[in-house]
Amino acid sequence: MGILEKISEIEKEIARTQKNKATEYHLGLLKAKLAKYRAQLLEPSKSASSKGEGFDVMKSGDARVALIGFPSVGKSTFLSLMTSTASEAASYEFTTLTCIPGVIEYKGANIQLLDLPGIIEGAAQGKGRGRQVIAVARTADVVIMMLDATKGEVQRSLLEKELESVGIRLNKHKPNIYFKPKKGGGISFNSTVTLTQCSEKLVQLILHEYKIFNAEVLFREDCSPDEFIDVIVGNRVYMPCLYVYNKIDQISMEEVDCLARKPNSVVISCGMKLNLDYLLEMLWEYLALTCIYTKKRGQRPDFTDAIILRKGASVEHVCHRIHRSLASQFKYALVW
Ligand SMILES: Nc1nc2c(ncn2[C@@H]2O[C@H](COP(=O)(O)OP(=O)(O)OP(=O)(O)O)[C@@H](O)[C@H]2O)c(=O)[nH]1
Ligand SMILES: [K+]
Ligand SMILES: [Mg+2]
Repeated sequence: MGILEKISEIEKEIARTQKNKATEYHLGLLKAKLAKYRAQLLEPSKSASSKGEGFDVMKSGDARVALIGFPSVGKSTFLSLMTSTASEAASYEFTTLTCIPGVIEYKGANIQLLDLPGIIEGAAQGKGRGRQVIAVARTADVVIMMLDATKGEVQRSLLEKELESVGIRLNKHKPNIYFKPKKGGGISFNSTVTLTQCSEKLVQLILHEYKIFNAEVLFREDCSPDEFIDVIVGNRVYMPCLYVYNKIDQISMEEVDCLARKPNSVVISCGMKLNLDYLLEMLWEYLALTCIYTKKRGQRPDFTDAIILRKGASVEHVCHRIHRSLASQFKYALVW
C-alpha cells in the first residue's frame, strides 16, 4: 500500500469512528499515524531534493503572491476567503501538500495567490517540502509571510532565517555597488560615500576568499560586508514581504495593537473576516502595480478594462502590451 492510500484509509477510519470518551485514544492514535504518514509524504524524494525544483504551477495574471508560513497558521483559509478557489483547511498540520493557485481580482488586476504547504525549521535544507516551497517563493513578486498571532515572534525570525539562507532578501533593495570582474589589472576599489562597515582591505580579503584577484569595485552606498558578498555571489532575490498576523480573534486588543505597529505588518482574522480590506490595500502597494486606461478620441476611458504594468513602466511598455507591432509604428501619445 502506498502512503497516499494509507492516508486515505486512516482518514476514512477517522470519519467512521464516533467521537466519544471510549474512542478518544483510538482517534488520537489514528491522528498521530496520519501525521506521520503526512510527514513521510513531505520528505522530498532524492531526485527532487537534488534539483530543488518548485511545484509546477504556471505563472498567470498580472502578479504573483506566495503564502509562506508554518503549518496551520491559516494560509489555506486565507486563499479560500480571498479567491474563488477552495483549498482544504483543517486543524492538523500539513493539510496542504502541494501548491494551490487562486486569483484575487483587485482594481481590475488579476493577482495570482499561491497557497503552499507549511514550512518548518530546516526547510532550506530540504526538510519537508521546504525546498520546493522556497523555490516557488523565489518566483513571486511579493511574499506574504503568514504568522499565527497567538504564537511568539520566534516563528517570524525562524522563517526569515530559512529564506535568508537561500539568498532571498526580504524588504531590502539591491546594494548599490558596482562590481565587475576583470581579466587583469588587480583590484580597483573606489567609493562615492564614506564607508563605515567596509574598507578596501576587507573588500580585498573577501574577494580573495572567492578567488577573485582582478575586479572593479565601486561602493555607491555604505554597505555591510554581507551586502558586498551578496553582490559577488549574485543570484540574490530582493523580495517585498508583508508579515500578516492571522487569528487576532484569539489575542487581546493590546497585543493586536502591538503587532499592528510592527514594520511591514498587517493583522487579520480569517475566522472573523477582520481587516482583510486593509490587507488588500497594503498588498497592492507592495506589488507596486499601476493601472493604465486607454481611450478613444472624444470618448471617456473604459475604467473597467485596465492595462496593468509595473510602476515605472514607459509608454513603450504600454504599446507592447496592446500589440507587438504598435511600438515600431508609434508616433506620439497623450498621457494623463
Ligand atoms: N481562531 C482562528 N482560527 C483560524 C483563523 N484562520 C484559520 N483558522 C484555523 O486554523 C486552522 C488551520 O488553518 P489552515 O488554513 O488549514 O492553515 P494552513 O496554514 O493552510 O495549514 P497547512 O496547510 O497545514 O500548512 C484551521 O482549523 C482554521 O479553521 C482565524 O483567523 N482565527
Ligand atoms: K492546517
Ligand atoms: Mg494549508
